[in-house]
Amino acid sequence: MAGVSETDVMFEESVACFQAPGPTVTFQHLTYCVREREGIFSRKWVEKQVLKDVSGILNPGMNAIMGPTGSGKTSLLDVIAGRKDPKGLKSGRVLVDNNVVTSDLRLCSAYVVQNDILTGTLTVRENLAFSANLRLSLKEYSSSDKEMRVESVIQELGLKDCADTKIGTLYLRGVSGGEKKRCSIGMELITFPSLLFLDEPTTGLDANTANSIMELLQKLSKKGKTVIFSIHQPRYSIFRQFDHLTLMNKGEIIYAGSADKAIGYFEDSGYKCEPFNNPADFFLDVINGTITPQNHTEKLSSSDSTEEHENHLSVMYRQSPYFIKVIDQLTQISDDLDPVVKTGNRACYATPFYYQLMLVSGRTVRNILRNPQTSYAQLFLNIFFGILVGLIYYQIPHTLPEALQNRTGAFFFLVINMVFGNLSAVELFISERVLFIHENSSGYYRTSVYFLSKVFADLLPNRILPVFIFSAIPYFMMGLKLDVEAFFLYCLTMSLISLSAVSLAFLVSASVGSFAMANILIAIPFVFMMVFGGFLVNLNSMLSWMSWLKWASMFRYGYNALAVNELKDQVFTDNFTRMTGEMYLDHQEIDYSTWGFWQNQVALAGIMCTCLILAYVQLRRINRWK
Ligand SMILES: Nc1ncnc2c1ncn2[C@@H]1O[C@H](COP(=O)(O)OP(=O)(O)OP(=O)(O)O)[C@@H](O)[C@H]1O
Repeated sequence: MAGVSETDVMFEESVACFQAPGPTVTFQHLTYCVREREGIFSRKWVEKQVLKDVSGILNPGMNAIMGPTGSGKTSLLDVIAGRKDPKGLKSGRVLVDNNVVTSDLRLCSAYVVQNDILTGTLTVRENLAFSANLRLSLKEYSSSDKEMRVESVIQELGLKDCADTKIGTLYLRGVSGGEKKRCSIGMELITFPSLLFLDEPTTGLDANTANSIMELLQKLSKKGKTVIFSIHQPRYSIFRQFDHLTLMNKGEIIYAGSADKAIGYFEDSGYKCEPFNNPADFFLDVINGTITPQNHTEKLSSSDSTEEHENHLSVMYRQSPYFIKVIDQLTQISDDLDPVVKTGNRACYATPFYYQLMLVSGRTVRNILRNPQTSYAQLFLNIFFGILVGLIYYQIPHTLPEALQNRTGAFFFLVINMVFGNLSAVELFISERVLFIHENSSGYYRTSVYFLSKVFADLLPNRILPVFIFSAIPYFMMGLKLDVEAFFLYCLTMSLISLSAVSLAFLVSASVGSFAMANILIAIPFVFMMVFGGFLVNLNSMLSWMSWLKWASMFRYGYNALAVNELKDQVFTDNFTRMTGEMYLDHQEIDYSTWGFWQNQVALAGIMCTCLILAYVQLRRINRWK
């Protein structure tokens, strides 16, 4: 082809993929319940029906689910998209092209959430590339194919001008709300899905931006996609783009059919839509009871309550030819279904473990480099405390009593700094919780990949490197043992204290969803461990039923290891007495044999491993259902 470059051909091919026809989604007799506690302190649970025996057929095109707040729009969308907890589904099933789908659909379907969930420190192009690299199979797509896909999505969504602008964070101004929404849609379109779910795609956008987003969706639907979305109260220019409308009220469908026939349906039943009234406003007025039926045999008497009126709307729909047609078609589909339930292919990840780990770790590192305040603060804190401890205990003499008092005091101070200096680690999984849940539920990567990427990208640069700086400064300022092996063992002990403290913080971070809870939960074990650390109270004189807590204290292991490492083989004197380090350790009942020293390191490593394993288990247990 003269004048047509290879890039143009690939772009055309990519765009052509948008044209894969969308499936027909059917749902039959869906009843969905959520459990709620009866009262704040009550142990009784009550079930609330959020969807009440709803059925429908959604074909390729623009399928809107509309209704007032709390009517069940999002719940219906989520149940169809497999995003709601399957335990709540009391009856009914969802079929995609006559295949029974399970909640696995969430791993392979495209779902654009209401609040855009993107990585703020990355640009639009980088976010799209992240989605492409993880969600397009390595076997089927080369790197250049993926780049082409990203470029084609950027063009298709009109994101060219802001492609290299960062999305933005709380502290960094980025792209506009409309561009963010486009990027969120692009993150899903990158896999060229034929079925696209969107939860209130226009919420929070101004009228023009909302319109342009809906035009974009309409463009996709015209290419054969099945676009299903919930929407609250669209203006007319948006409403007229709908092909199919499902109107919901209190968990029931009150109209499902062609969008342009909806007004006629209500007018036939006596509800009058004023000229120039926005249809979306009209429907909500009908539901609210603001507009009542006129000159009609079924007109409700003025004494009818709002509840009866709402019930009347759902009964009216169930008696209408629209509903009867839907039920007939669904019965036909059920009759044609293979009695052996053929579920869709079990969803699996598009890319292998190592590849996901490389990409997710890369993003974490990039995130840290572009948002380095926490790392700088951690480093500064370590240097500051290193110098402070060094100055307080500057050149500790070998004369008693200062020799022992200052050394043991310094060790306890060092351990406290190591443990409490890592409190910032509790934010790790909390700040990204929503992003992780969204990406993990959408099949970007495995939980283990996310966990390991955090371990590699946070533990090594933020927790181990600063520890070495922190450790070296006070060691030489305090004039501790001038011996390479002793210095190395001191650094190792400090690192293990830091790592076990961070691991406990990770565990708390993975277990709760709020900073306030995390701060409380981390403070309690740290304070307990400090009390049972062996410095503030003599552990042998404690009540026996409490003293077992010393075995769980990372302060005790750290303090003991530092004391043995420094005091063993040293002699301290005053004018009349001579005391060896071993005598002091004996007196404190600290085991200074070789195993006695190493058992502390093993215990610290054990605390670290246990906390990390439990943190991973907690991450897996995070509720992903909406
Ligand atoms: N997981 C849940 N736990 C408790 N209640 C729920 C849950 N999911 C839905 N509900 C309840 O079900 C009803 C319908 O909720 P849903 O979010 O589907 O409504 P909506 O029409 O999308 O509302 P909005 O327009 O305000 O988003 C509401 O009363 C809501 O409180």
